[in-house]
Amino acid sequence: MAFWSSTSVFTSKVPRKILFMFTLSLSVTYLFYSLMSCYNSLQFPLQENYVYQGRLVTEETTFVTLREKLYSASQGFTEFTEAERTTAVSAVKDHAEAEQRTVEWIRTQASPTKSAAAYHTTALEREHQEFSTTDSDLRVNCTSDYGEKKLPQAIIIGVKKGGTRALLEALRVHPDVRAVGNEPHFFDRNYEKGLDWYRDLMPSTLEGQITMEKTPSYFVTNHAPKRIHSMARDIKLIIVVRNPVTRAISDYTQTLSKKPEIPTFEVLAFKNRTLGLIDASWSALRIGIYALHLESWMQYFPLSQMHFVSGERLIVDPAGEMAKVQDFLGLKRIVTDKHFYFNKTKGFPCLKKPEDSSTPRCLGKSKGRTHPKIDPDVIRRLHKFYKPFNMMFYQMTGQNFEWELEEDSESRSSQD
Ligand SMILES: Nc1ncnc2c1ncn2[C@@H]1O[C@H](COP(=O)(O)OS(=O)(=O)O)[C@@H](OP(=O)(O)O)[C@H]1O
Repeated sequence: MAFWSSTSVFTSKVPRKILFMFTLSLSVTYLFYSLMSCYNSLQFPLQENYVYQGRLVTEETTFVTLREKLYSASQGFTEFTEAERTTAVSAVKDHAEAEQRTVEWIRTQASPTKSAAAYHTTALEREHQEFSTTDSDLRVNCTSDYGEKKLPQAIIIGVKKGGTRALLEALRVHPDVRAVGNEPHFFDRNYEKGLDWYRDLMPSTLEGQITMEKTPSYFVTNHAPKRIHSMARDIKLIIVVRNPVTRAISDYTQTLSKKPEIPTFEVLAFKNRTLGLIDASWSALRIGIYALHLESWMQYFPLSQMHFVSGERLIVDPAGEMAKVQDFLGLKRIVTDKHFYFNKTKGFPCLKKPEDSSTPRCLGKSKGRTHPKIDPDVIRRLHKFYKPFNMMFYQMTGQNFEWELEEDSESRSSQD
């Protein structure tokens, strides 16, 4: 009996010990794998993207600056009057100063005054706010819990009012694209928050999916090329460009919708209208000098890493532009004409099935606004002002966006 009772004590103790050891080893194994997977998800993207600390491509190369090319190119345009040539040349010089002023102003938060001249400064503040203006219904960030958050492999860097929202929403239909809905403004306003903050904004992605974001102000931000390059030198950059005259009017229309008391477009566009001196330091006009901004990007990235989308074609042939974008991103051509329909009321193509919904949807009312009528003479002058910059831009990108052909039709429609 004693034997049996001691045996039963023995048998009941052994399984408990085994059970304890087994549970302990399971816990240790679990802990070990958790730590390993955590380490991988934190470290690998950083190693992939951050390890490169290379020198600027241009430090050793003799770069024929755009400025020089522009000076000589502008001589070739007979319709480019002396006053306009002076404006164009001073625009080039003003550019760096204007960018600096933007940074300075944002830093000091100067108090706005009411004069038209002061408007140029206060406009920077509004511009600063407007870049975040996206349709609230499109802000849904459909993050799935599966996969891991990664730094973007492709960014839509510009241009403001080019059609960047339409492009991003169409791209988000693609199953291999995951994009943040908001504009993160990391490389212009939030850089000090660090890459972990930036990565955390991104939706989780599965193997083979591309992480994307769009912030149109990057294209005109001085530090953005260098900063993006130091994050990922192999990143793909997408720039949606639009006739700079229409883009400026669209930009102005957006500002006007929030501040109806601002001076007219015609007033803001000139330093001296009688002399025909265009105010290229006005941000609505400065953003459209694409060749100058592109020059900064070309110092860090080869053209093969950039793709230019025509904002005009994105409206008349969204599927055609999407095919080229998908090719550039190395994606299967999944977003096709089947995904779009033309909404007559909206006057724009809309998506049959957006990423986060199964019902058709157009962009909100802040996209596709009616523009105010602008004096056709001002439009003509602006076209002349932009012409040499556009020519240079076509030369740099190897693409002719044919904005000069639009001049007549625009002038005619403004007269209607
Ligand atoms: N499908 C579709 N629906 C609506 N709007 C479209 C579309 N495709 C391109 N566009 C043009 O996009 C212009 C707004 O450009 P962005 O989205 O880049 O603006 S923003 O910088 O993000 O504020 C917007 O400019 P405005 O027409 O001046 O409002 C549109 O012309």
